[in-house]
Amino acid sequence: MIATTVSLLLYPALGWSDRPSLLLSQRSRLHRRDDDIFSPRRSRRRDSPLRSSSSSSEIHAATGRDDRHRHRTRHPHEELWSYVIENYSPDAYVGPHVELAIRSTSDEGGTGIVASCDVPPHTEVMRLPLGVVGMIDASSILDSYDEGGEDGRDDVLTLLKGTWDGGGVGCGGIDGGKRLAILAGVVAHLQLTRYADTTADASIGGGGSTSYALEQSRRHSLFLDAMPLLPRRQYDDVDVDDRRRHRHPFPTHYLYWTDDEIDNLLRGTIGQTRAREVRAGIGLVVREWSSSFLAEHRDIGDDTSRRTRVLDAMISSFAAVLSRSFGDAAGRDSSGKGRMLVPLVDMLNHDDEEPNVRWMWHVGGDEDAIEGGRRGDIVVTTLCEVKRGEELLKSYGWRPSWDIASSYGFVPRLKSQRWECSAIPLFPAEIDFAPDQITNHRITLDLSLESNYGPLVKAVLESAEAVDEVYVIEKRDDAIDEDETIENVKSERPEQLERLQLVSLFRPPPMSTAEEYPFLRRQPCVVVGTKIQSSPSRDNDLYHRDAIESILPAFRAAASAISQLRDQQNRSGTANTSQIVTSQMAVAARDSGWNAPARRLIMEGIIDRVKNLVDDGTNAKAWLAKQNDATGMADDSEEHRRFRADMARDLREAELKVLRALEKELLNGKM
Ligand SMILES: C[S@@+](CC[C@H](N)C(=O)[O-])C[C@H]1O[C@@H](n2cnc3c(N)ncnc32)[C@H](O)[C@@H]1O
Repeated sequence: MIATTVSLLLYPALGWSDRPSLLLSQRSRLHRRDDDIFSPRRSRRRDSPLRSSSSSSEIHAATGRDDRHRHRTRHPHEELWSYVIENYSPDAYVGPHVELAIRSTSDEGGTGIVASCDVPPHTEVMRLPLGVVGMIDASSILDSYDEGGEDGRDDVLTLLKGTWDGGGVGCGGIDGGKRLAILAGVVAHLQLTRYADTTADASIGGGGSTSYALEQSRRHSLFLDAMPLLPRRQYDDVDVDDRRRHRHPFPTHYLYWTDDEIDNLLRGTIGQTRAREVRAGIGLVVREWSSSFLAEHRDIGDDTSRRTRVLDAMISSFAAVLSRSFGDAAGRDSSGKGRMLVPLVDMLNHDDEEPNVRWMWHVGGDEDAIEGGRRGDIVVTTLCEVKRGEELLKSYGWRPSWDIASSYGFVPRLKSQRWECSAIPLFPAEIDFAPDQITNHRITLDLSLESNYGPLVKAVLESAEAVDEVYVIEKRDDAIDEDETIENVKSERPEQLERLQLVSLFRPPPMSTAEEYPFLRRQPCVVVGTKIQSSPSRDNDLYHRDAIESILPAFRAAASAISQLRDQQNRSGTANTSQIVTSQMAVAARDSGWNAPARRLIMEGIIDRVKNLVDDGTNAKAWLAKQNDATGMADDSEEHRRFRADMARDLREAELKVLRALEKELLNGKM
């Protein structure tokens, strides 16, 4: 996962910056709060959770034409929640134990689901049949689209269907990424169609969409309204000040940060690398698809507003799909890597440390049931007792903070202890071959130049992987002699950390070469993960030791490469990375005799990273203060920028905790 260098200004000069507060505090601090636009009411009567239904086969029929211009007085989440309960019972079940906690986007965590009474462990609190509740997935919508149908050709659906059926899309060529992009494209199209539909009698126009998209957008209207999507009518309806405040329904997502914020607030963190990757990848797709979207939605305003609306729709759909869609592991599309959006269950917030619910996908019957089109149910069950008033929290799956942030736009708060990641440079930015000599000749090698580090990184990865394979075989043969405690630690380690991974951090060039090559460099780093803790009293030494053990082979190989470079320099006066003997690196990677220089490299890397993270954090603060002092910035923008700065600070802190824990372990182990 080497980072891409492309940086993309997604929303040039729009200064989009507002963001909900990020961290869930105590679970008990959950209240319904008045939103600026909607006045939420109770979502349902407690004594009767499932209002009697009309027909479960009508999907959101109540949101047809007559409903389009109705000014909703309830929050869209509440509207959707009540609708599902009232109309899809008894097929859909939402237990009497749970209710919706509506919180505005600026409240902590946004909307969530809370227990309305004490709920025992292993209680099924929700069962949502996918075929009934109005889920959105790309295959259902694209498979039923008939290009040659009476309603005429739909440019966007034709494009997406072609891509779905095997055409290319510039989102990294990864199957999963492609499917995610297509779902985002479908959602953007439905939202634009819905927008044109709801504004059809206003001066803005409307009706530019084919009736298939229109039918689908009406069918899913409540769900679309409940997602953080743009454009939307209610944002247009409120006055200008309010609009500025509300126009970004998901402002903390990296897609809404400005380039300046990415550069200044995130500098030095893996979060910055990830943010650039996400923005660049999505930017390419948006660019590739926008002409079809503009052609299809030609009636939603003049040239300028149409472009803004199309861009808004595409970006907000990506943010929504990244943060709310589920993997369709059992696969209603051919290779089982689809994504789906499922109402209600997507209101569950995340807790990786102590989730109290989980969701499962139940098909019932046998595998053939899926082939035969059975969609199955999503079932949410409590994992432990959930006390009245507590929020139901599921784990979105283990991912380090910088990765969670890139999909979900928040950084989880560290409550007790959890697995977290940082990155340690494989090589120093610059090798000084003769630190004590005074000479006119150049005796440094810039290892942050790709031409220099490229061959080394490849050899390091291969060497470390070969060691991993040997370890697996030895472990199998010698399982009984293994240290039990370390084994437990290993078995707990998230599987993502099982293989060596690299990220490239963006760094300024070393001083000695900055004049010659003044551009930002990518410094290859090994991702390292361990348990971090909120209180200093808890000891996780074993995890830290294991984290160092797991990356040692890579650093032994790197130490061998550096030693070869030094030898070359001593022998011939020049050092060239292309002359490094990779077989020597592979041998070193397995040899504990290389532990001392490898540990030294790790230590140097940690010290370097800690210093940079701290310095960059100080600079970020100063930058923020300067921005806030600048005149002309609206209060809300200032506040939202501060929220983003908080998010960047949390990312930095998570990395620093990992690095400091490992530094301590190295010192305890006397290097
Ligand atoms: C699947 S949605 C959950 C429902 C969401 N809260 C809402 O208001 O619609 C995921 C989003 O909820 C928010 N979220 C979830 N868990 C959170 C947490 N532990 N802290 C802060 N925000 C959280 C993030 O904005 C995330 O992208």
